[in-house]
Amino acid sequence: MKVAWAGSRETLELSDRMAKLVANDPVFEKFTRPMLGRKELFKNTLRKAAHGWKLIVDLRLTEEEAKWLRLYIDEPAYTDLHWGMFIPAIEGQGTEEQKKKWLPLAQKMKIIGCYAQTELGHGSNVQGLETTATFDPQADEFVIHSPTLTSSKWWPGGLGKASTHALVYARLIVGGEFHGVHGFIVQLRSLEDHSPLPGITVGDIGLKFGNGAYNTMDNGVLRFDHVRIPRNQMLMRVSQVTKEGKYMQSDVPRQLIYGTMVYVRQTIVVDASKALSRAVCIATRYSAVRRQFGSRNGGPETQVIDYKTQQSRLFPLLASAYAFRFVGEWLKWLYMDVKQRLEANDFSTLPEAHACTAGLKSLTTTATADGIEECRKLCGGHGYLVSSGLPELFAVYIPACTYEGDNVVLLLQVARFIVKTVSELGYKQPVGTTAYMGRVATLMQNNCAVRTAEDWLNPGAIVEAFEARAARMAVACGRQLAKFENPEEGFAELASDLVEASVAHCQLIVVSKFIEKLQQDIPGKGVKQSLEILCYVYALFLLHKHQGDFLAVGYLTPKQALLANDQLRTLYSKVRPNAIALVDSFNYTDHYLGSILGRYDGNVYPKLYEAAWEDPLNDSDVADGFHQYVQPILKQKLHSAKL
Ligand SMILES: CCCCCCC/C=C/C(=O)SCCNC(=O)CCNC(=O)[C@H](O)C(C)(C)COP(=O)(O)OP(=O)(O)OC[C@H]1O[C@@H](n2cnc3c(N)ncnc32)[C@H](O)[C@@H]1OP(=O)(O)O
Ligand SMILES: Cc1cc2nc3c(=O)[nH]c(=O)nc-3n(C[C@H](O)[C@H](O)[C@H](O)COP(=O)(O)OP(=O)(O)OC[C@H]3O[C@@H](n4cnc5c(N)ncnc54)[C@H](O)[C@@H]3O)c2cc1C
Repeated sequence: MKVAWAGSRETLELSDRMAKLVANDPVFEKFTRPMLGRKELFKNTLRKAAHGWKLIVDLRLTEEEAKWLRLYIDEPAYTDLHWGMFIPAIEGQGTEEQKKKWLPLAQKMKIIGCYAQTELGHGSNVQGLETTATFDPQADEFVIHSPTLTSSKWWPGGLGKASTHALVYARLIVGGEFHGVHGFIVQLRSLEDHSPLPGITVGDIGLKFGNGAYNTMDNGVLRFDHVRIPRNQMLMRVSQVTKEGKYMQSDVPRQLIYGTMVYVRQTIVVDASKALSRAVCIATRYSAVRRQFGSRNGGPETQVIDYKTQQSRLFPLLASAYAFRFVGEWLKWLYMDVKQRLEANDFSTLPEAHACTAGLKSLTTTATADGIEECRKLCGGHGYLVSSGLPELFAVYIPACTYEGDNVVLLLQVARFIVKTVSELGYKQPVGTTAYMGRVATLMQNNCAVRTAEDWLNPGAIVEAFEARAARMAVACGRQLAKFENPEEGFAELASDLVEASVAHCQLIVVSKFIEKLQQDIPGKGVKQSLEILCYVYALFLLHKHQGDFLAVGYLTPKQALLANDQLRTLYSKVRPNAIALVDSFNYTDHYLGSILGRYDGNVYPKLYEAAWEDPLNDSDVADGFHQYVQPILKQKLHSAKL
């Protein structure tokens, strides 16, 4: 199962080597992180990033090894944005000449870059950005300017203190005409002493949610006062500005300016499975350690993992971690395919890639954020201790529901794609993830054939149920929209229903990709069977949770919904014997997991007890401040008898 989770034996071995390298290096200690003040915390992050880079250089790590190393260091840092957004943006939107100039500098870390798109006044609405880039043909330069307070760049990670350069998104103005938002490479700080260059005001935006957590990142604010950059620092793969001041659009679609977001959203789906699996690993191991009630004749109490309520909350999350792992793998393939096509000027699959990355980013991050919090509750009181690892994991993870596109805004993008597909059904055969809509007549007509709980153990029955629900919800939205004279008004009015239809479509993708994974050759005794059980758990859990949808569209009867739930209970009993092995398969070191409750050896209570005494409050028996603030109250002589 470790191989199935990692994707291949090579990846397992490589990631294992990197995990151990980090775990055994004292520089990467992270348990004191939530206790540190901001300055100390940030300095410590800089130290870790520098040490990580030294290892990459000294050990001549490959790009793949370096990625795993950064993952296991497990601390948000400016390097995430440098490697994860700045470099990919130049790769995707730069011309060959620009790539040749900037990529070696960035890859050798001679410059440090961030991705400065969002502003104080606008994040979701990229077309609403206010920063301007005005072409000055006399000087052959762009003038980058922040005309209003709300045009201040606000949020970019790595901007606050670390970056020397930024990829700035600004409205292009050529000859007095606006040409929409484009990307510009702007140097922010001196390469000599790191001080801000003339015309640049830059700093950190302040503390964020949680202790430690995302506060290791210097999310920044940036203002420009007529800052000049050479013309060739506008990324010009999509459109160009000539020396003479002529704006030219190549045959590459404009949407490619948003390409970096498509790339990052895809990586976020893969990361969702990592974050959820960490939380699930902690909650599952601890649920096997923890005992409450049920002692018979003085014997041990019941392990809480044996309670059906615990199983019905925990096992769907375990199954979701696997489901997200496999849909992430598929999405990576889809992205690579689109990338190759784009390089060959084939843009036909870009809309589907956008819809899939946007929708799956939204679906998986929402489920993961909720899932981490559920895991905290599954660990009872001890889950609330920082030493459980869950509070910091939650605090670091939840902004994933917002960054790279607010999750609702992204589902509305999926809705646009679905509505368009439905409206074109008469004359255009849908392909890819919407191919099922080509069978809409059958899906509207056929009803579920399940008669017994056993009948639900059938991939065909499950896929058809999810297809019918998604198709019927999409068609219902299409019919409602048709009643509006103005389509945009209709879209705004029906937005909540459209978002629900998008969720149904995205859940169908995840379920289908899990089923497709099981059609592949999966070596290892019992591995495929265990994955089949998890796949059914994932699908039937969703069916149970959203049974309102399945019933409302008239595909299921209440009896069939009850049979699905009966089957789910049976499946939980099948997961139980392998639950610990299924989380051990994630192959996480205790360092990466960062949790006393999730320790591999299960030695929870002694270690919790030990850790309590390491808290600075326990440095002395009498706390600092006691004599000043508490003792006077204890000693005071009160005059009123009532008090
Ligand atoms: C490894 C890194 C670690 C992660 C750390 C996280 C760091 C975080 C970084 C960030 O957050 S960076 C900032 C991210 N910002 C966003 O995600 C903003 C979200 N907003 C948007 O993406 C867009 O503005 C919008 C919501 C898609 C709307 O854009 P716009 O108003 O211009 O478009 P529409 O009119 O709705 O659509 C026009 C047309 O374009 C298609 N489209 C939109 N986006 C894309 C895309 N990315 N790729 C391809 N196509 C796209 C859209 O579907 C429409 O198509 P048609 O319907 O006209 O066919
Ligand atoms: C930790 C973190 C790191 C970040 N890193 C970066 C970075 O490196 N670079 C960068 O450029 N940006 C970064 N961002 C910014 C991020 O991309 C934006 O915050 C995000 O895109 C959401 O935009 P917003 O803040 O404008 O939200 P808003 O759009 O203001 O959202 C507020 C509310 O309005 C709703 N809403 C908005 N529009 C609509 C609509 N059309 N229909 C219905 N509801 C709507 C949303 O659903 C939400 O509930 C980061 C943000 C965070 C939190």
